[in-house]
Amino acid sequence: MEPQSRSRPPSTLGTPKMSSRPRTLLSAKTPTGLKSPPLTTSHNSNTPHEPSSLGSMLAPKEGGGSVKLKIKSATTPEAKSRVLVKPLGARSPAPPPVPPLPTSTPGSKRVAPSPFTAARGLNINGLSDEWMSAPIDTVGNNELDSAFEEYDHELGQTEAVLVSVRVRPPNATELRTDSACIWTMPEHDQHIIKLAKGTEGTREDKDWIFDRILPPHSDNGGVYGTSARRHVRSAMEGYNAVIFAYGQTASGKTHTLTGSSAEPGIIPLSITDVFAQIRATPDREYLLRASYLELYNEAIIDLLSGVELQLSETKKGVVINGLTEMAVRTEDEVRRVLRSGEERRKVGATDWNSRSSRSHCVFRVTIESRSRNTIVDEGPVGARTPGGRLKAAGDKTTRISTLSIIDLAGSEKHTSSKERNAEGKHINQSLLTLKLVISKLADLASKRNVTHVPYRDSKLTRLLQNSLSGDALISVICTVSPSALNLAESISTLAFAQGLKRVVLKAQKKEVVDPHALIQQYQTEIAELRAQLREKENGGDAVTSSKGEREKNDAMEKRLNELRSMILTSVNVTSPDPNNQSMVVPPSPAKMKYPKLDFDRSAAELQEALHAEQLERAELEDEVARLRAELATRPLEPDAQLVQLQNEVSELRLIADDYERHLREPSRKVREDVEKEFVGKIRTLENQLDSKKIWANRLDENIRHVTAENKMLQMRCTEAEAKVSQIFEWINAALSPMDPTPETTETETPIRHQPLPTLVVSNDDFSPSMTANTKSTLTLSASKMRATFSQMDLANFNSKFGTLTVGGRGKGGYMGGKMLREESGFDLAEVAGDDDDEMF
Ligand SMILES: Nc1ncnc2c1ncn2[C@@H]1O[C@H](COP(=O)(O)OP(=O)(O)OP(=O)(O)O)[C@@H](O)[C@H]1O
Repeated sequence: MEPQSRSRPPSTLGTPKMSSRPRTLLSAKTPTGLKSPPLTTSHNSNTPHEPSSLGSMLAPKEGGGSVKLKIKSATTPEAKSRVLVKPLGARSPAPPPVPPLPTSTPGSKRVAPSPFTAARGLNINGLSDEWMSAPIDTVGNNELDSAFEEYDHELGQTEAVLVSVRVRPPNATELRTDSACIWTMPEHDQHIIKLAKGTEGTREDKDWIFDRILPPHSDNGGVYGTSARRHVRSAMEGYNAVIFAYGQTASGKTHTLTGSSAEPGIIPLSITDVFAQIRATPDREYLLRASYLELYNEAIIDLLSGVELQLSETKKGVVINGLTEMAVRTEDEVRRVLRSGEERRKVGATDWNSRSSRSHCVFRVTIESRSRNTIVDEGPVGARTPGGRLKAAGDKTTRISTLSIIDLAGSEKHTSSKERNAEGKHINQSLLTLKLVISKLADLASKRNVTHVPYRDSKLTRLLQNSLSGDALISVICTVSPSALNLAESISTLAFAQGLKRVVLKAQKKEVVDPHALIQQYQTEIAELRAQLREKENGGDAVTSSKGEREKNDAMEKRLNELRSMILTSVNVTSPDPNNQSMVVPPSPAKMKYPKLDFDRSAAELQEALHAEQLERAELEDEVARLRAELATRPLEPDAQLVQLQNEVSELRLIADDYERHLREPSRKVREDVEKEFVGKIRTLENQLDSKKIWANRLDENIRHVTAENKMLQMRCTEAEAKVSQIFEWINAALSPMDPTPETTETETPIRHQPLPTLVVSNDDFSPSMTANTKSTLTLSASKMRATFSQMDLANFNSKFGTLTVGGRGKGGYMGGKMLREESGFDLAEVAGDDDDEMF
């Protein structure tokens, strides 16, 4: 599947605009001629409005925050990994109780966690249409809040970075091949994860400890409660918050963040929660803006305009120029922003995930809020109203914060697609830099000497720079696969998660007095429009004016309504109605009741009226909730069930076809590649075998030849040895005494009288290979020898030849001839040297 990249003109998503140049913050003119803030903004570093920068997108720097983090000391490394960090702001009086999410209806059915079946295809990367068009009562649930009270309590003392690990349930293929999950998570301790005993490749029996382990059966509602809710609510209170998912491809990041219509993920749940918070906070008013960007192959693409954006660095941190921000008033509008971005997002099939996120995506909501007691000083125009000058009463500060939810592309191995590999290289590179940055930050937190944190090595780390350097509360959900096949990647994910645990943050509440805050500008403009309209009414203009004047008045009214609808309060924020596609928010019940508001009414009167409306509204909401619950529990008509089943079947067929196509294609390619590689290898090996065989034959021949020669030499040796024995016999005979000495007595042994032998020795006897002309023969006469020896002084002979005794066989005597020659240097030729017998 090719990445989907559709370029469309920026969608306004139904957000009212006043100008054809909506991207300039102060360019749109109101009918009054005053500069008016647009409802869709696009920021750059030059605009005065702080959250325009990416720096502010992930962690705006504005304002001197008053709230710091308190860090409890930890001594052991394990304890350090669980350092608890608590915003001091948490000490302030508790906010009013937050009502449950919109589905909090008595008796409403909790959406069952979806069984993991990839084939159902409900969970796709990016926001599916299903989620975007899902009725709101599937997006939250009653039990979600109550089920996680415990966590809320714990999260009051939160960690520096909240790190959770989620184990994906095994998919159909994994169930078929290696059914067992390699991870174990003790039920009694939801902070520990370890490898199951006997897992191949297990090096150590290590307990990994994190803030929360989310086992395969956990559902997105639970994950939201443990790992996101606190951050979303902190963002509503003025802290920058970042939530991101990290993990290998197909480990469940998108499922966790986006989810499906059956099991909405963190993004939809947090949107619902944001609006629920507004409804639950009557004393504040809010302005929300949404933006959506992706980082694809190191390029930053604004998903709402399709334009590539550049980063720049300012004193306030890293900023992104020209990012589109859409003002949003309802959950439906946020969904539309997301859907519009999703259409441009790069998604492709990999060998492991048929819809893999090929880019890092950042969805951000900028939240501005002010106390509702703040009344804007109307300036020169307001001064002319009958009500006189309105004084600012109470808190004038604006809280500006961002909630960023980031779906990182998954790290992955080499795939069978070239394009996927090119993307994978960028993805892996940026994730590697992220790991390095985290490890440096962890070292910094441990007071190790760190000279440089390589934020600049990838755009991802530059995007995250402001947040990672401590200006945001961060929650990371690390997702791992249950399969043994992904063991190495999962261990690497856990190691990354451990590094995160050591990073220390210094998030501060962003509370500033900022005349450029958009909410402030809107309020100023609202006050001006109201004053102008009132002035006209009082002057009787409405009755007498010309057609042109009336049109001008209508335009002013329209603009006033638009602006007022942008300022969200507990009263005008409604639960989204899927049937209502109208872009214009209908007039509030208060407006219907008081078509012409009397601005001179006291604040107390207004408050009273407001509370009456709120009561009425609460009753109506209860009624709506009751009806919704009734609808949810009403059984489906059989026909409707049939149609639903048929739809599911055809959906499954499509998905199965898609899977088959994607599974078959890579495996065929892989087989061809392997075959090609192995045919070459086999050919080389066969050639090598042939030459080895030739060489072995030659060797055999040589061995035969050498064996024959060896035999012949042995024969020769035997013959030579026989000859040597003869020589020694001859020598013995020559040297044995024969004649009686004159002093011999009768008792002495009689002397032998034997004829002395003559021996013919040829050098051919010892060297058969001699040529004819080098052959010689020596005739040795024993009698001559004896004569020679008899003339010798035997004593001298003995001293010369050591212990040699003539005719003796003792030590130093001849020993088989060989010894005699080697040890004594006795030389046959020397013995025969004086022999003047015949030499031939
Ligand atoms: N907790 C879960 N429960 C049920 N299904 C899940 C769960 N986690 C993941 N899945 C399924 O696994 C498949 C892959 O998940 P997902 O697309 O979320 O992975 P990913 O990490 O975002 O992958 P990539 O990085 O390639 O985008 C999807 O079909 C998804 O529905």
